[in-house]
Amino acid sequence: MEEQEKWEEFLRWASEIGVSDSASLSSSSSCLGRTLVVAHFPNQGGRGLGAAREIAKGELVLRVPREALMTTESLLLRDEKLRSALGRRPRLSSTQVDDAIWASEKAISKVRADWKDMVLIMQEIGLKPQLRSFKAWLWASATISTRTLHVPWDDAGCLCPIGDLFNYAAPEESCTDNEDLSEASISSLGMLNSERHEENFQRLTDGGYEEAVNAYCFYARKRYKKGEQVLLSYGTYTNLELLEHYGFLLDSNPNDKAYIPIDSRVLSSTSFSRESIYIQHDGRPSFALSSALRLGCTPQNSWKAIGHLVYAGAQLSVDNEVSAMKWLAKTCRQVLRKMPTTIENDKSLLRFIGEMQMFMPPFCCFRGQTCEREINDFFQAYDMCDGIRDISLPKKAKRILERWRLAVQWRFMYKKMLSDCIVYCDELISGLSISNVSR
Ligand SMILES: C[S@@+](CC[C@H](N)C(=O)[O-])C[C@H]1O[C@@H](n2cnc3c(N)ncnc32)[C@H](O)[C@@H]1O
Repeated sequence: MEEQEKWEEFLRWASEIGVSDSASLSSSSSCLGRTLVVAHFPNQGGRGLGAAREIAKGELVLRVPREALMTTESLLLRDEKLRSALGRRPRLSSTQVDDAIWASEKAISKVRADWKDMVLIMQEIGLKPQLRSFKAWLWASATISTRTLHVPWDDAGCLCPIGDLFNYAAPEESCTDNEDLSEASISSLGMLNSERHEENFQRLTDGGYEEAVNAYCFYARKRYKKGEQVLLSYGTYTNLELLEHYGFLLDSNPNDKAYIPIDSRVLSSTSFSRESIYIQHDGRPSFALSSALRLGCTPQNSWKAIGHLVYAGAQLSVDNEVSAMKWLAKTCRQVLRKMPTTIENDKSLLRFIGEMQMFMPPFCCFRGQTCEREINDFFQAYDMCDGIRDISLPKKAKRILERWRLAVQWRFMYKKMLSDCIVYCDELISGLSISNVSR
């Protein structure tokens, strides 16, 4: 069957099962078209859902009934073989990232371990050998993990047809703009109830399962113009987490974090968790990092007496603030110095990879580039020493280059946060020094 036919059949099936982008139940052959349309957004996730008309903030844009969701429960109900094979082996764990190398190594070993755990089960349920391979497992597990939505009755979440076509936007820091729901939009969707609408803005995702209507409901977080992409927040993620779980990162991510080495004395000065001690996306230290540094820059015997001030976010003294900021800037400089490439190197490498993605020149053109060694290592690792010309699968080459671009972009953005932090600390130190002199 042709791609287009398959797609139309899928939309028909979704419509029949009750998936709808409109409050009025219709016998249409597609579940979309009244509020949302499938469209291509090259710079924001590729295939996604666009606004078919102007959409008001808070409007219900898609409803997917429970019967359409694919969960462990619904699968096991349908598949007796899978039920009995899984019944004997309950488990499969979740992950927590710490730093990029550790996170990627852990992700690789976890997916291998999961696959090994499942090989026997896959045999038992009679999957064909090609579907039991590690490659097939990688595809299946990535497809599931990039599309799973939370449901209250199953820790493993669910697959939500049509709902999984929304691309991601980070949750806004505050939703205080006053784009109100127009009366027209309220009456057009009928189902919207202001309580549910309010509830929805309290959480960090724009969709959720609603018991009252037995369906997964998605709401517009902001007003959309016709043709604009309707984006969904899957939750609060750093760029490293987005990369690990979804395979992309955002150029500007308000939830990004940079962790730097902190000595154990500073760490032990407060009861903040290690996860809360980081540099924010804009280069400012997190509340916990500032507090730990303020306390860490005082003698240990004073910690008890001044702890309450620090926990309240107060500055202790100009000298203390300057010491804390100097320590922070020094640490960021040390981390940056130890890295094999600079921000400038990464920037030019990114430009270069971008050019290669558009136009693939022969290998000799890479001579003399700032990151020639890295380029060379990359080409050797992927057996491309004679140039990309020799790769028989251009798709494979594109995929590899895209992964490389993402890795370089991630490390560039990490370094940028540290470098912005140095600027922030230096400005604060000079501001404090001036005010100290003029006093
Ligand atoms: C739930 S799917 C979204 C729909 C998907 N684009 C499709 O064609 O089916 C999640 C995947 O979409 C892509 N994606 C989502 N949001 C993105 C964004 N803002 N930028 C780049 N890629 C994005 C990533 O590949 C991610 O793993």
